[in-house]
Amino acid sequence: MLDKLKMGPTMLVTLLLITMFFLLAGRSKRKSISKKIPLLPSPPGLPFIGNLHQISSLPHRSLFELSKKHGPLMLLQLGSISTLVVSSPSTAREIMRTHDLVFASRPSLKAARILFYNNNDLAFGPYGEYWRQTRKICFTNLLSLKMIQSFSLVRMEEVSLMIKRIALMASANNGVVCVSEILNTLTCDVICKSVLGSSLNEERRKLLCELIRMTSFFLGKLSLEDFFPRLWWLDVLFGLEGELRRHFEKWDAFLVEFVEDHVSQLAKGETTSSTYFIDVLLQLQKDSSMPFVLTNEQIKVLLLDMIFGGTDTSLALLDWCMVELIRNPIVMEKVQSEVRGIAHGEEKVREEYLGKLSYMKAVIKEVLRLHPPAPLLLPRESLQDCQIQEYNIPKKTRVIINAWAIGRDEVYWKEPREFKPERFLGDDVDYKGNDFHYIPFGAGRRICPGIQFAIAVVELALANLLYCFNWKLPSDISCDSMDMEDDVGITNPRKEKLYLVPLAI
Ligand code: HEM
Repeated sequence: MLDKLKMGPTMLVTLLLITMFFLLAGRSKRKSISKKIPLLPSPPGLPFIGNLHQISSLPHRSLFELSKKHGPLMLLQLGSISTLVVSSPSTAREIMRTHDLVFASRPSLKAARILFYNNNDLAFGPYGEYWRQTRKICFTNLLSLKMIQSFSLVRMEEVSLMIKRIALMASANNGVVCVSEILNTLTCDVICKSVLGSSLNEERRKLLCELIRMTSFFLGKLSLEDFFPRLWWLDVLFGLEGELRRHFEKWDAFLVEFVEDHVSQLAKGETTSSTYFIDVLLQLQKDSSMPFVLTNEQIKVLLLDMIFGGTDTSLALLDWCMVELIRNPIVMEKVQSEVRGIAHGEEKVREEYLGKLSYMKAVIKEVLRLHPPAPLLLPRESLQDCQIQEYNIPKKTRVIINAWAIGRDEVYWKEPREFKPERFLGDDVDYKGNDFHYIPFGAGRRICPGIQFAIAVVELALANLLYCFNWKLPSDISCDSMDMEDDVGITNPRKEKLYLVPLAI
């Protein structure tokens, strides 16, 4: 994954030495590449490393700057890998609609391969029959509307606990709460209950949060093999491979415990209905009408996809919502009066009210535009040669779609840097992959299957945060001093944690 190209000094020196050694080879390689794709705009690069040095630790930002100079369809040479960077709605449409099938695969990247059981999962797995079958399971059995509705009580319980936690934390900390931490606990607990069927105790939750944070880190970390496949052995030498394997062992131990527990519950007949994802998958394992038998490993990796895909992203979205609202008091006032008007007299905002909260929905959409939780979506790879506009794109070209840049495209968005939820009122633009100037969940065959699940959690949590409390910044923090930089990693939560003072109403 390209998201976080942080090079340590050892790695940098090694790269420079190898640069010298491979200088000629690098040159001839570039020539042959440029023969294959003669016309694509491409920033000039250095021998051997190509354009790698032009990518910062926040790649969506540096790619956006490069695209302003070189256009919305540019070819970067990242080490020995040709990478197509897509930065406009029309080019995104070419990739994810016109040529959706050609670009439906994912490259095999080191961290994903080790952590996701040899890419045996839905998110990082290559396009093919196995991916189609698991995607079908995901849509039909795990993330269907019926399943999402069945978790309504889980969401309500966890949101109520969150409100209690806020009050407790505030009274223990001179009125200040770490909103980021509260939201982390909420997203973790809702996902774990729905996926694994149980809440985690404090210690296990801490372990899971650490596993998720480190997975995002590793997926964004520079692996030499990803850009210089022949230098795979340097990842072993520098210890990255060992770190990844140890991290994988931790995930596996975490998941195996739940799987074994639920297998024995099923054997004893203690689990009668398919309530949680884990039980659904274990029951499918015994279903003779399935086109293939799900192995325990495949069950673990699908659980991992759901847990990892659902937590960090929803957390980033909720956290950015609160950040933007505190910085925009007029919007905060408007959205609070909408929520309070609709749920007036109730103890909490219940799910049946959410449909009426059109301004709050516009706030969430605006946050997804400015701060898409996965700013570069997930990388894709072409399955065959293809022509985009007048350019030939060879088979196995890696593709990065910059959703963060697309949400700032001046042709489609008036005053794109401004936070203006009103732009979505009375506008039927949605995030379901039909509007290519707005793709926070991706589009086409690989679009996120968890949209409904995520939105259900985010809307209920935000509505209740705004209904139950008024919010202000602690006295030592001002709006202007808030750092709006996003964190490095495959997802982009805000770098700094958000601390606020909740005032009960
Ligand atoms: C705000 C929350 C979320 C955001 C912004 C988000 C965003 C994304 C994006 C951008 C992709 C890649 C799409 C592409 O390549 O075109 C993706 C894929 C995926 N997401 Fe989400 N996601 C969210 C929540 C969830 C949830 C709750 C789940 C599951 C419980 C989930 C599971 C997945 C999976 C399994 C994939 C891989 C799909 C595939 O490659 O076929 N996501 N998501």
